[in-house]
Parts: sequence; C-alpha cells; structure tokens
Amino acid sequence: MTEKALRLGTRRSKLAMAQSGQVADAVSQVTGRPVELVEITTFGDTSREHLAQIGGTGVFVAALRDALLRGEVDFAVHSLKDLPTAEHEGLVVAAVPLREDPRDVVVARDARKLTDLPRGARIGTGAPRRMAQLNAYARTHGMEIETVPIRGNVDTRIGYVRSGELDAVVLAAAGLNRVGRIDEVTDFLSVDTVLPAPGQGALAIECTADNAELIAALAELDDPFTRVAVTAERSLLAALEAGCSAPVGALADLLTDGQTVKEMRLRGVVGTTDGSTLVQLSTTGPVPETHEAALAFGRDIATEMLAQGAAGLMGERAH
Ligand SMILES: NCc1[nH]cc(CCC(=O)O)c1CC(=O)O
Repeated sequence: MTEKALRLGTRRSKLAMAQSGQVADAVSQVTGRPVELVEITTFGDTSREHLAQIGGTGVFVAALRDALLRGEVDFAVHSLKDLPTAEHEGLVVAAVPLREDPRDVVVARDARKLTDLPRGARIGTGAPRRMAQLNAYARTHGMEIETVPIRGNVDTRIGYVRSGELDAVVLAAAGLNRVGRIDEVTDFLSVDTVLPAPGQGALAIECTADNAELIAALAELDDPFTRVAVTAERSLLAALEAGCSAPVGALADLLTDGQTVKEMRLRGVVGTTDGSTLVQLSTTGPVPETHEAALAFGRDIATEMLAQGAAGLMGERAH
C-alpha cells in the first residue's frame, strides 16, 4: 500500500524543475511519501518585460503562493533570493536547506576571466546589483566594459555568448549547478568583487502554516546556519526597503579560528548601476542565536549603510 503523494508546486523552467526535483527527493526521504510535481505558470514566466520594469518583488512567487493557499499543492520550493522579504499570511518557510555556492560567475567567450575580457566588452546581466558592482570594478581597475540588460532563462542567457552577441554573461553559480552547466563557467567571481544577492544559492521550502505534520517533517531539511545567514541578509535588504531587483548585495558567513566558529560576518553593498558610487560595509558579531537577533544583525548594518547615503543610491530601482 502506498501513501498518498505530496504535491509540490513548481514553475516550469528548467531551473525550477531541477531544484524542485532535488527537493522532492529529499522530502520523499524524510516523509516516506512519494512527491508529485505540479506545474504552475507564473506571471514572471509569461511576461516579456524586463524584470526591473515589472518592478515589484516576487513576480515568480505569487502564483505558487496562490496555489498553496488554495490547497492545490502541499508545498513549494523558491529560490530564496526571489522571495519577498515580508512574511506571507498563512504561509511558513518550513525549511531552508544548506546553501550551495553563493557566488556569481562569468560565462565568457574564449574561456576568458573577467579581468581578461577585451576593451569595451559587452557583459550581459539584468540585475542592477551586478551592473553596479561590475561597473565599479571596471572603473577602479582601468577596464572598459558595457553592461547590457538581458533576461531569460539560463539557456537564453548563455546563448547570447555562444551566438557572439555578448562577450560574457554573469549568472549565479547555484543556478548553473542545479541545471548541470557549471562546467561552462569561465570565472568564479570573488565575493569581494561582486557580492551576491541576499539569499543567493539558498532555497526556501514553503507550506501553509496550518500543516503541522508537514512542517515537522520539513524541519529535518533545515540548515540552521543557512537560515540565520539568509535571515540577516534579507533583514538588511528589508531595512533598506529594497526589492529583489534593487542594486543590493549581502552575504553572511562564519569566521572560524581553526575548527572553532568565532563570529558571523555580514557584508552589504548598494550602488548606482553605473558603478560610480558604492556603499560597502562589513560587520562582525556573535553568531545570532535567535531569529530576532539575526534580524537585528541585518537591520543594524542597513542603518549604517543608510547613514552613509545608501537611500539616495536606490532611487532608480523602480523603473
Ligand atoms: N535571478 C533569477 C534567479 N533566481 C534564482 C537563481 C538561481 C540562483 C539562486 O537560487 O540563488 C537565478 C538565476 C541567476 O541569478 O543566475
């Protein structure tokens, strides 16, 4: 006798299907139940407009959440960096699994690294955060680059390089890993060069708040430090009142002394897309032991960033 399958709501994109498939296997293991993928089309999948022009956060997320709240699916998997920072009534993030590589990477023609792209190289990215930091890096390293706004799935974006239309594109390592194309990376960008988006590389497994049994089972897939880190990063983002398409980077990591964990470091950056101005900050402190403490960690650095003029740099975010 087989138990009733759990329904996992997922977008249809290759990346969403890959990460949903991986989570489905893990959930099947901890619950002992089969997991069935239910495809849901989102506004983000059908809109031809640039994400930055759509403006609002979470365009990919809304349809999945509607399906959860209507009871059409039992849980959903989101890329944490695409999840709005505000909590959603009636839903809970039941697990944040261990984060994978948070870095941004370059896929360039002729196996080039960022530093050996030709003068005037055209680099594709739709993210103001990436534009701001790439342009800032170019300015301070005597490079001439042109950032070109693009969007689309991994295949489309890498396609611009293969067709010769662009010299390089910048993507998240985690996404390429999940769709099995990490071998095409020609440069892993140091987070000192490009700080990733808050939550990049991490997933959120969400279900309805009344599903106690599933919440308890999913808790086994939670990685406590990843959750603390992304909570602090997202709190920074929220305190800057910036959305997912804002030019904000943030990354929390652990500072260790040999084997002993000493402190948590949280780095944040915000800038203008032309890279002429960046506000960058880094703070360290005791690893937060509560959700509240993780939120405060992010809020505090955001306050400092605002004091250094961060707000004025985000005026361009809406359109
Ligand atoms: N912006 C879209 C997006 N949302 C999540 C990922 C994959 C990486 C992740 O889960 O953090 C990507 C692709 C990318 O930025 O290259």
